[in-house]
Amino acid sequence: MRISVIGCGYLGAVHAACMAELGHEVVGIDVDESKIENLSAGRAPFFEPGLGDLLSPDNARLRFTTDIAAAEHARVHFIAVGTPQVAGGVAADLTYVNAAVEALLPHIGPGHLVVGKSTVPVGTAARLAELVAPTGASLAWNPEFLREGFAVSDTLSPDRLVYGVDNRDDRAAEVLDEIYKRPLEAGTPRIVTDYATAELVKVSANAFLATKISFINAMAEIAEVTGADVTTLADAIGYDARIGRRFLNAGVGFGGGCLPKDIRAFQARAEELGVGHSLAFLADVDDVNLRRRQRVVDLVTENLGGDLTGKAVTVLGLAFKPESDDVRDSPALDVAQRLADAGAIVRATDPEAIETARRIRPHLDYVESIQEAISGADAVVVVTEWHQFRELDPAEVAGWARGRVVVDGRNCLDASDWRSAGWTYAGLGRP
Ligand SMILES: NC(=O)C1=CN([C@@H]2O[C@H](COP(=O)(O)OP(=O)(O)OC[C@H]3O[C@@H](n4cnc5c(N)ncnc54)[C@H](O)[C@@H]3O)[C@@H](O)[C@H]2O)C=CC1
Ligand SMILES: O=C(O)[C@H]1O[C@H](OP(=O)(O)OP(=O)(O)OC[C@H]2O[C@@H](n3ccc(=O)[nH]c3=O)[C@H](O)[C@@H]2O)[C@H](O)[C@@H](O)[C@@H]1O
Repeated sequence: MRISVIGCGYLGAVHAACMAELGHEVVGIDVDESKIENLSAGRAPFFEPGLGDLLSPDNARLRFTTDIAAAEHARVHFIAVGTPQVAGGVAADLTYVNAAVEALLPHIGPGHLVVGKSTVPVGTAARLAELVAPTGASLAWNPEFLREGFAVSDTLSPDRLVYGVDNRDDRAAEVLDEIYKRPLEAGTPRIVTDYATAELVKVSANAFLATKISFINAMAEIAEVTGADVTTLADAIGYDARIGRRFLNAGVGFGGGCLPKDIRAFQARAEELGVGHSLAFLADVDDVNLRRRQRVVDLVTENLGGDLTGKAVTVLGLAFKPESDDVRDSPALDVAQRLADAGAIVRATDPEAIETARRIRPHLDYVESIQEAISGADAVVVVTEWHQFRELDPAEVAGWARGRVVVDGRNCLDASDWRSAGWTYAGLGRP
């Protein structure tokens, strides 16, 4: 199948590379010249395990360009551009999706299929289908559920495939089946439904995941005033198959380019539809999440005598999660900034995210080496659970730092090991 992928960011670059890996002839298109230059040279423009292995300038099935006219040679066109929050608001900004589809219109015709992958407010697909219809092409919505850090394997072996199609269009599902032949043959469940359901599956899945995390973080708040241990609580409730242990890791909370903005855009869309009350709880989900960031700062402050002014604090982690260089709405970077705002002398490190962090917070002090970051610190704060931080030897780290305070914002360290090595250990929702 000849495919174009419009938008080559965290989602689109991976999707393009994986579609070529599935045997299709793919052109990735983006307006960002430097991204296209990197991808064309076989270099991943961001850190994503396994992506580099799929990119090669010699791969005849995969090329990248800034020229939207290159889409003419394809028959299926995936829309994978960003849908961030509108400036100064919470709704999804559809400028990029609209611009991508408008730009595509002169290059498509009968027999072409436009496939939306971006996360959009319910109702967007039906509106875009009307825009596409005069060209003779049709439109489907095929939301994406990949996780950063596992994006390649999630794309090649997804948990499920969802196609939102126009019920008068028999062909769209067949075309998508051909594209996803390999995962379908491997047994991936596939749901064919209408546009609205497909759009809602995506945002409700992210809303559910965010709710699960904020639920356990709310339990952490209760644990903090009762002396209970939220990690034990999570293990215990997680054994109930109806609840499940995954996504019950209490800590500094969720961030990234999706969960936070998606729950806000979903609430904004529900308001527009006159059913804002149905999603009112998501405001609490957001609030619990943001409170946990300040809780980390408060724990550092309490353990350093109540005042951060002039205290040297090492922040371990900048990315919103391990195995990613993504710092969009990163709790880790937010904590670093809050500590600096409170007067601490902050030094931060991350195995992959220093460059991306520097772009949005250039004034913070970043160092590459963990030892250098910790050297002379009064307190160490872990806010992204990279294995490099989880595996630190507390006795060795004690030789680098000045103080003996460690705040575990991800509950990822062995508290007893750190305490045995002389540290004052503070986790979230743990005694
Ligand atoms: N990052 C992720 O893990 C996932 C993202 N999504 C959704 O996918 C969409 C894209 O997200 P990301 O890839 O993270 O964003 P991103 O910001 O990394 O990438 C978006 C890309 O679109 C490009 N672009 C913007 N306007 C364009 C146009 N008119 N023509 C061509 N390219 C254009 C930008 O230059 C950028 O490279 C969002 O709706 C997001 O919610 C869905 C599932 C997973
Ligand atoms: O729409 C999207 O873009 C994607 O958003 C999330 O994927 P992602 O943002 O890559 O990362 P997650 O693994 O979901 O983690 C999100 C945040 O929640 C935090 N988290 C996760 C799990 C947990 O138990 N506790 C917790 O605080 C992580 O540290 C991270 O900051 C979803 O998991 C994907 O299915 C979805 O496709």
